[in-house]
Amino acid sequence: MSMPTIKAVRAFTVRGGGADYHDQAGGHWIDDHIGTPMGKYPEYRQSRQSFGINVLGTLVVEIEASDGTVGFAVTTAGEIGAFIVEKHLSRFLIGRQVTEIEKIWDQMYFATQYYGRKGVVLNTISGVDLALWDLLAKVRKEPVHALLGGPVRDELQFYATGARPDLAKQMGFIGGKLPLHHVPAEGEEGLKKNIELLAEMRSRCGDDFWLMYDCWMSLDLNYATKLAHKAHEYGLKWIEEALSPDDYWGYAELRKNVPKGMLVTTGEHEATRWGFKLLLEMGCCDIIQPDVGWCGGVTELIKISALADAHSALVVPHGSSVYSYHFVITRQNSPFAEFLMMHPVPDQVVPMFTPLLLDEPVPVNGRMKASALDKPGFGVRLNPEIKLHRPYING
Ligand SMILES: C[C@H](O)[C@H](O)[C@@H](O)[C@@H](O)C(=O)O
Ligand SMILES: [Mg+2]
Repeated sequence: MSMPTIKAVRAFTVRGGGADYHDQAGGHWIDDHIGTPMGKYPEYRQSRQSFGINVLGTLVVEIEASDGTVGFAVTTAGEIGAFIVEKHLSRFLIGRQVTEIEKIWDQMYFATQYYGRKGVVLNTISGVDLALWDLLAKVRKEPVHALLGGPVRDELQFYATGARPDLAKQMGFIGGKLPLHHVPAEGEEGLKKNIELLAEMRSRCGDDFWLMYDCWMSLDLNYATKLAHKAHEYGLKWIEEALSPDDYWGYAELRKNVPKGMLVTTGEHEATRWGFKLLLEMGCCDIIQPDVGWCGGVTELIKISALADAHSALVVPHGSSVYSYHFVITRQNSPFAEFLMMHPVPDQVVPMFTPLLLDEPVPVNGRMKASALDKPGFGVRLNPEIKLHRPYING
């Protein structure tokens, strides 16, 4: 069967939610005094948007094949990503067969290695890679998970990330991950408030519900160690992304410091097999959390996941909607998934990349049947109501 070739590549940007889910209107729980590395500056504590967490915006990558099939994907990369796609990466796509995913990935990565390797360049490569998997699966009229070996279980189970784990428990999720609100610069008073919040949520959720803290790179080793030991009393299941992603040495120490039974997790701001090789071989964490829209896409996540499996580490991708669901359902070492509560008050389930995608599946009672992922490709469509902006044209 001769496969179609790639006829066109288009990159668009969108503001307001979507893949850049931090890009929300005011009053959203996800921008309410959450601890970050910028928290050492009081003026940047109340809102992460104040220091620019949402400056990039969403990148939409569309790839059209010679038979008219269009694959697309969305990620966090905005205009920078659109420039890289149109002015650099498109040359590795136009005219290629839709099956040449591995070779295209290799050329995109090594052609940008001199200015990329991580961050927005890898987000952009991930977006192109996800669009290629969407396109190939649509040409083959299969869901992406079928191209990855197929489901290993009948349904996904989710923990929820948001400000109200008590509501997440009522909605059937298996656990609740809280954002940490106070950083070392807020002293003992801040540490006390961090523990008080955990204690309050433990009393509301009871003893059997998973509670985790997401520290979003905001702590130092000593503070993270103290937080872990105080939080142990309230059954904290894991401490997430406590340190800078570059501090592999600190994570290796933290993993030795935390109380027995508490897990150390990280990885959402790490990229490529080489970055995760460092995390795994230096014993930095028990669970790696790559974001498939940021780590290099499905093509790279396959390699990262196999490496983790060889280290007996779990891979629980950072929430990235259908892009992680299609992967997690096919891997034994990915026993559950993350769902980010994107409603401003986390008291109801809405699609994670709302309002950008149509047909985006959501957990029901904290679970999602594999059959909810059976449409061709990643099974989602762009919302025609959302205006796309194309800042650059390739060729
Ligand atoms: C809730 C966290 O502060 C981040 O906003 C979230 O994107 C990420 O760290 C996560 O693990 O979901
Ligand atoms: Mg996180």
